[in-house]
Amino acid sequence: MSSDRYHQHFFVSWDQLHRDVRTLCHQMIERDFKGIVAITRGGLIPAALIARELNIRLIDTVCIKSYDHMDQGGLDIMKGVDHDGEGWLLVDDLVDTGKTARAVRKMLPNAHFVTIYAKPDGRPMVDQYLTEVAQQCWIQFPWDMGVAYVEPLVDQMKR
Ligand SMILES: O=P(O)(O)OC[C@H]1O[C@H](OP(=O)(O)OP(=O)(O)O)[C@H](O)[C@@H]1O
Ligand code: HPA
Ligand SMILES: [Mg+2]
Repeated sequence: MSSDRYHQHFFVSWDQLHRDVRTLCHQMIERDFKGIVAITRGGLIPAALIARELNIRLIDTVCIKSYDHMDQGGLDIMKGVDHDGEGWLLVDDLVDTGKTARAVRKMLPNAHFVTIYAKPDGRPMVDQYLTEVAQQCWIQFPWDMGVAYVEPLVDQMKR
């Protein structure tokens, strides 16, 4: 599927991401997990932050690729785990169409599945998320961006 379906961008700074992850952790503070399964690569960063907040030391991965930048392709599952997820926290950065989440749910049906951001089509696939983002928005994560010079408005107007 091509990137034509994304008409807007939703920019997430490192600071915003960190605050969002901490807010999600507040909602899970009473829970006791055996460990975290992070869905690579996007789930790795929230997983590390969650692990710090909830003092979880055991972290495993499901390695899976679906997108080439903004273009969705077939699912390439490179690594799974050898349990059904019972007692584990399953973490991804976001759920969009829900295709990735559906495949991982099949592998780990009993895990508690969280994402930081969720779009409407994929939202039913996760147990918990923090922020809903419109389906037509591409979420720009801080690890995909850099700091760049911006020309003053008056100079931009001259051109
Ligand atoms: O709900 P979906 O439409 O399946 O999209 C969501 C998935 O897409 C992205 O991963 P991607 O395949 O781009 O790999 P990455 O995590 O390595 O960036 C994102 O991190 C989710 O895992
Ligand atoms: O909106 C998105 N942002 C970043 N990666 C993604 N992978 C699927 N959807 C998205
Ligand atoms: Mg991913």
